[in-house]
Amino acid sequence: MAEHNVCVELVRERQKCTFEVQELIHLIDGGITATEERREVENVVCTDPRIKDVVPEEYLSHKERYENAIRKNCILQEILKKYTEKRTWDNFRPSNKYRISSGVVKDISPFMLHTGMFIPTLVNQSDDEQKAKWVPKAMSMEIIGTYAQTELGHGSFIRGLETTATYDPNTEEFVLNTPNLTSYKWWPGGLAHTANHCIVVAQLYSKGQHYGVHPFFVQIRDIETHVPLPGIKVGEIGPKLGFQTANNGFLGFENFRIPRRNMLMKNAQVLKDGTYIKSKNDKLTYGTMVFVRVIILFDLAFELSRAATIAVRYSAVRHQSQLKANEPELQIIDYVTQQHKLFIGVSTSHVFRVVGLWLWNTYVKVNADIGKGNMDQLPELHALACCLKAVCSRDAAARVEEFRLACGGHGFMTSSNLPIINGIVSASITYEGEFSVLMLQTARFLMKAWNGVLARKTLTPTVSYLSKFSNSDRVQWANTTAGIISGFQAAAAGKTKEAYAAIQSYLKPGTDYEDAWNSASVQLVSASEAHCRAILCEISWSEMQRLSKTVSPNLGKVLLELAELYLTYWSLEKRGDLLMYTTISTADIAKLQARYEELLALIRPNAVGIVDGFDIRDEILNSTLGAYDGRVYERLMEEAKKSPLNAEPVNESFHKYIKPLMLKAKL
Ligand SMILES: CCCCC/C=C\C/C=C\C/C=C\C/C=C\C/C=C\CC/C=C/C(=O)SCCNC(=O)CCNC(=O)[C@H](O)C(C)(C)COP(=O)(O)OP(=O)(O)OC[C@H]1O[C@@H](n2cnc3c(N)ncnc32)[C@H](O)[C@@H]1OP(=O)(O)O
Ligand SMILES: Cc1cc2nc3c(=O)[nH]c(=O)nc-3n(C[C@H](O)[C@H](O)[C@H](O)COP(=O)(O)OP(=O)(O)OC[C@H]3O[C@@H](n4cnc5c(N)ncnc54)[C@H](O)[C@@H]3O)c2cc1C
Repeated sequence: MAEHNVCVELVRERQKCTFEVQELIHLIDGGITATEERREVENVVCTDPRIKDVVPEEYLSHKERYENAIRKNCILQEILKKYTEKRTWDNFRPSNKYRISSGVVKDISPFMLHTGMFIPTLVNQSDDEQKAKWVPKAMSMEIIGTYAQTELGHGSFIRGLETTATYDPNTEEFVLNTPNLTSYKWWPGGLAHTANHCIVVAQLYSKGQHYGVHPFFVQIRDIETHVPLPGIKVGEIGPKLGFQTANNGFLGFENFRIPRRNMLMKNAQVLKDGTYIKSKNDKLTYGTMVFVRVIILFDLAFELSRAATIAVRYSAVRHQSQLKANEPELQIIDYVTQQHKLFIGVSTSHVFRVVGLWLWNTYVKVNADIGKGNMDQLPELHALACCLKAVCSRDAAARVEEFRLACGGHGFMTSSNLPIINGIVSASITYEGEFSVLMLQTARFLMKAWNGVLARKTLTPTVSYLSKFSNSDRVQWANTTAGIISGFQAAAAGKTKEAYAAIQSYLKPGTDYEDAWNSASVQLVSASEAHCRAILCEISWSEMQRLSKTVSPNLGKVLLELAELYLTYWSLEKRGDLLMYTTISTADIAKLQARYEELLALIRPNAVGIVDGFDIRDEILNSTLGAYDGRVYERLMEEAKKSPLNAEPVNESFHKYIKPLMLKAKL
């Protein structure tokens, strides 16, 4: 980026920075080569003239917007394919594929589910023969797919799905049916007009027996004509809060037949005669959801880094109000309340990325063990993925909203891109497992762990801390990072214990456990959240400490400041919990508050440098407020001029409606 075009505020901010931004970029990417690879691909894609919109997406009709998204995403696929042929492309991480798609369309790609769920399901749930047949076609996009699980009537409760797959041994086929309105598939991305195949999750029946939900590989459209196959009813579900270009669809089946071998058979099988072979663990069918819950953390970290870059750069450029009479108006980033809105979001992006990598490594290890037939770690992985996906998506949405508010009126403009990012992140609280539903899954695990505590059993690693805090004494508080982490663990243990006790107290004679569980569920969610916060604090602190030792002292210091800010912010937010479960005093809280304000001041000079460290190109940022050069006002005006309403000085509605109204008023 040519420095001479950059506004004076950002030039000054960059001069103030105390660390090498390039070093931070390499750290985030995972090395110099990874940065180079990512930048090279981003450069090729973002400078392709076919990708640039003449009319901004938001002025297009719903239909045009989808068509434009498809056109541009096909160009992207073409470019990515050429790259894959040219080089092994090892360092272009899969999560970068999500990132690059933001440089192509502002909203979600209609191919997202193809990459994010269709291919992973084929890879993880097909047997070797099926994999060899389908995966190469899906990878090359000879076939395009999605993941069709949710129905009009059921999303959270998968066992309640109503689509049926009934095995017919005479023809060695499954017959798929949508028995009623509520059993229509509803929501899958790309299903409406993009995909010609999908994974359908349906209730399996064979020899008159019901075997629960299983995944099936189903072709829904003709490969040549793209016309829906006979027996398939497919369409789009309409506009939403966000995800406008995701092409979410509905799907119904009428006696639609597929070959027996189209059931994904890595885990469970149906033999030719209809004999059912059980999976080693029926929850393996839910494997793709676990995978996506894990990788969502990276996407959330990325979306937060986009919103942070926009809001921090804008806050450095924007001047408003005088702090002292007769002095120039302050850059809004110098108001401490503004720093309070901004820096926790910046820090949270780093926390999600490092905890995301830790979770990913755990996932890889557990998956490898599952491959060898060892399922022991699956419940713990499931409990971790559930609460981290739930809490991080909710936190990310809160932070993005705060970034939007931090940009005042201009943050409300679509051209700031904050509303679109807001829509994308808000959706993640619901999809791939709704917030409360996932929190209650983790709570199940916590209740079992508490049983283990009472029985003095050795607990699995992520809950082993519960044993340390099993007595009723309040835990000794220390105003250190180790003390804060211990305080969060004490709060999690205390809440787990109380939720457990609440279930017991509701379990009066004649009350079912499930009813007692429901009565105690607000406390159960609270215990899950506390457990998740303890994990986020512990893992992020240890990871950022480790990373800080691998970089220069100047950058290391900044990483530790960001990590400590996260811990301190949440200690203050959760001071009520800490007062209940530790010996923290009001004087300790005052010290925490003072340290928090100190951290804001320490981070302030590096704020622009830190968001520059996310290295997000303007085309991927898509924001009038956040571009590298800080020409905020020029961009806002340039974008406003693109409004089709500005193409003519007088809109015809004046003559048609306003003028007659005015004339009538005169009479
Ligand atoms: C650096 C690497 C990066 C890699 C990146 C790769 C590629 C990236 C490229 C691009 C990125 C693109 C995409 C990815 C990103 C984002 C995705 C974007 C859009 C997503 C679109 C959305 C899709 C969807 O929403 S799909 C539908 C999702 N639906 C759900 O999540 C439904 C939620 N409901 C459930 O999961 C279940 O019904 C339930 C709530 C868990 C209950 O299940 P049920 O069978 O009723 O179980 P219970 O009786 O309650 O419990 C029984 C028992 O089982 C245990 N259990 C439950 N689930 C699991 C599981 N999954 N695994 C293990 N165990 C499980 C449960 O705890 C209980 O155990 P217990 O009895 O011992 O207590
Ligand atoms: C943008 C977007 C994209 C999506 N993409 C896909 C896709 O590609 N493929 C796909 O298959 N699906 C997709 N979905 C569907 C998504 O997975 C479901 O919407 C989600 O799992 C929630 O299910 P639901 O809509 O049935 O909500 P519900 O389960 O009806 O939830 C409604 C309310 O009931 C509460 N509730 C439900 N069950 C319980 C319980 N047991 N205990 C306590 N409270 C409960 C919830 O907490 C919530 O407050 C998508 C959804 C969205 C929004």
